[in-house]
Amino acid sequence: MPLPKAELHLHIEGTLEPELAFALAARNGITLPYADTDELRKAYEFADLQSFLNLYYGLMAVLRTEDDFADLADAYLARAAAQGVRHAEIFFDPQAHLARGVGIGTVVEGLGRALDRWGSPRSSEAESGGEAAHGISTQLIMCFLRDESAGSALETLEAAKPYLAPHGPIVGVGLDSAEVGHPPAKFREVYEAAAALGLRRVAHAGEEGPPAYITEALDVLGVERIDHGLRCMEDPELVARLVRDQVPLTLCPLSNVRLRAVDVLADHPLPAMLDAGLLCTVNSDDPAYFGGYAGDNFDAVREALGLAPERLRELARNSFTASFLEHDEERRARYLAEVEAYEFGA
Ligand SMILES: Nc1ncnc2[nH]cnc12
Ligand SMILES: [Zn+2]
Repeated sequence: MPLPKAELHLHIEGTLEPELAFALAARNGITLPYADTDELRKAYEFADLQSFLNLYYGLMAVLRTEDDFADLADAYLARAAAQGVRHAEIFFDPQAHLARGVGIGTVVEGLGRALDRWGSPRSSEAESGGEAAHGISTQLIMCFLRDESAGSALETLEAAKPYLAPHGPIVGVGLDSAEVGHPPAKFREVYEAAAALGLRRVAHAGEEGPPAYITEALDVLGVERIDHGLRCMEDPELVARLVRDQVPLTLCPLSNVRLRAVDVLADHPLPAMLDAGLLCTVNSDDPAYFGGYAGDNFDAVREALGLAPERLRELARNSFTASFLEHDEERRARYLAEVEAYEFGA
C-alpha cells in the first residue's frame, strides 16, 4: 500500500499521456505531427522550461470537448489513486484552451464530471479489479499564463466567475508558463481581484526565475504557497522568512531534472531544504512528460537522495498541512491520521 499523500502541484494538461493524445486526436479528426506514440515520446527531450512548454501547448490541440477533459482527468485520478493520492488540487490553463476556441465552461464541466466520479470511495472497483479502494477529494486552481498580458488574466477571471467556489470547483488562482522576464508584480491587479472574490492564491516562482520572484509573489500577490520555489536556496534571508512563516513549497523533483533545473536527482536540494526547516511537499507537475506521478516522485527521491522513512512521512504530512482543506478540517485530520498510522515496508 502506498504512502497516503496530497498532490498540490499538478497541471491536468500535463497528464496527457501519448496514448490518450493519439486516441483523442483520432476522435476529433486531428492529425498530430508525430507518426506514433514512440515518436512523440522521443520528442520529450527538454533543454529548459520553454522547450517543454512549446510541446505541451502544441499537444493540447487534441483537447476539444467536455468528454476529452473528462477522460483526461479520469485517467489522471486513476493513476493518482493507485499511487496513494487522497487529495489533489489540480491546475488548469484556461487561456491555453480559449486561444484554441475552447471555452472555460467546456474545460470545467468536463473536468468536473471526472472529479465528481472520483469524489467518493470506489469499493466496487476495489472488489472487481484491485483498483484503489479510496476516492480522491479534489479542487481546481486556474492558472494565468504569465507570458500573456495582465488584461487577458483579468478577462479570464471574469469568464471563470460562474465556476468559482463555493458554488463551483475553482478554489484558487495560480501563475504558470514562461517565468523569466515575467515577474509576479505584472499580475498584482488580478490577484487583488481574486482575493476579493475569496479565492486562494499560489504562484510558480523560483523554478527558473530568481529568488526575488519568490519574494515578490509573497509581497505583491499575497500567495499562500510557492510552486517550485527551488531557487530560494540562493537567498538565506528568504529561506529564513519561508521557514519562519512556514510557507509551503510545492517541489517537483522529476520535473526539475527533465527541465534541467538540477543536473541529476542526486543533486536535488530537497534534503537540505528539509534540514533548513522549509515546509516542502513533493509533487509531479506534468507527469506524462517528466517520467512519473506523485508516488513515482516519492520513490525517486527516496532512492536518489536516500530519504529515511520518517522524512517521507514528513513530506506526506506536509502535503496535507499545506492543502486548502480549511473548509473540511475533519477530512484533513482523517488524512493526517492515515499518514501517522502508515507502516513502511508493509
Ligand atoms: N513546470 C511548469 N512551469 C511553468 N509552467 C508550467 N506549465 C506546466 N508546467 C509548468
Ligand atoms: Zn508547474
